[in-house]
Amino acid sequence: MSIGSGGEPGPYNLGGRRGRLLVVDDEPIFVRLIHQLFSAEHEVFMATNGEEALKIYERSAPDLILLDVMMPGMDGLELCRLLKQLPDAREIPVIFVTGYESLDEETACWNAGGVDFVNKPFNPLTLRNRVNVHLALKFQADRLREMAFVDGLTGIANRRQFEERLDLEYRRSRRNQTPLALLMIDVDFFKPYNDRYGHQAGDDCLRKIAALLRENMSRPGDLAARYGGEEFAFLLPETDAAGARVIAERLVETVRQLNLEHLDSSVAPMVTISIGASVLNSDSSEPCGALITLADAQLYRAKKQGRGRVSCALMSAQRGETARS
Ligand SMILES: Nc1nc2c(ncn2[C@@H]2O[C@H](COP(=O)(O)OP(=O)(O)OP(=O)(O)O)[C@@H](O)[C@H]2O)c(=O)[nH]1
Repeated sequence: MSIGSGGEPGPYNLGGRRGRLLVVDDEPIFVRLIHQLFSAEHEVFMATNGEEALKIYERSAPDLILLDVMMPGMDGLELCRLLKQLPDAREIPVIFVTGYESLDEETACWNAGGVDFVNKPFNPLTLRNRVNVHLALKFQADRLREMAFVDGLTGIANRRQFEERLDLEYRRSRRNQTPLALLMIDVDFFKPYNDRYGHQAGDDCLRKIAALLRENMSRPGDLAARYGGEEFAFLLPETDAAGARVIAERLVETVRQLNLEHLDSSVAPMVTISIGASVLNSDSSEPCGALITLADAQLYRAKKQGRGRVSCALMSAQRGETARS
């Protein structure tokens, strides 16, 4: 077979990006063939049955799945249906490789959530082109999603992503009766910083603070986002008031340690931040918006008290704000 060197042009544009392919087939010959066909262009992960595929899926984060329909135990259709229920798997194209050409099987592939199928034996060039066309579409969708949900200046989540996640985490926390904390973070005296050091330096400062927030996202549910201008939000699921305060104090301290000169700040000779924290206790029935309103009020309080500090409030079942610190 001459196809598979990876250099031939095709009816697609991958923009130089390598894909991550998960290939699931119980026939070693087929798996080897696929590896040979794609390994120059893409990263190929292989599984020989459904259970193994589910495990490899978790750690390989594939861009496309090539799935044999006929396998002993869990067949490809069942595996596809299971995969489509996993978080984010809905966006991952599945191409079925089938042994038959019956109309019923074609229909079953579409119904299970496949985007395409090829029949065995297949023309390697056809398979390669089909895989790459679907990868190109997936990459385009990734880029659009990224543009819609990522802040262009800092590369962290934008406000839209933050709002979606806040809504999701709020509902999850009420369902599971767990606390939910929110930090609203504002750079102190940022207008004078821009005025003295210039807008480019201002942008750079925001990027550095965003990077630091990202480094401090220590749990899978944590989310640091640019809320707007020089204001950031940090969402902390399953975090109580004591935990939120510890994290907020640590952020205030680490921003100071960045030691970005700010000679027009009356707080310190370096860039500092103020943080308003709000925590919804597990038993509170306050609406989601109250978390933002309260964090904003606490941010205002931290500013009033001298900036470069944290102010924290907790909401619990007694309704409304019950404790401030
Ligand atoms: N460089 C840069 N500046 C921004 C950006 N977004 C907002 N700003 C600036 O951030 C400044 C915010 O200033 P203010 O809201 O007056 O607050 P402040 O000077 O930080 O004062 P306090 O918040 O009270 O400590 C404004 O000058 C905005 O122009 C951005 O993307 N890049």
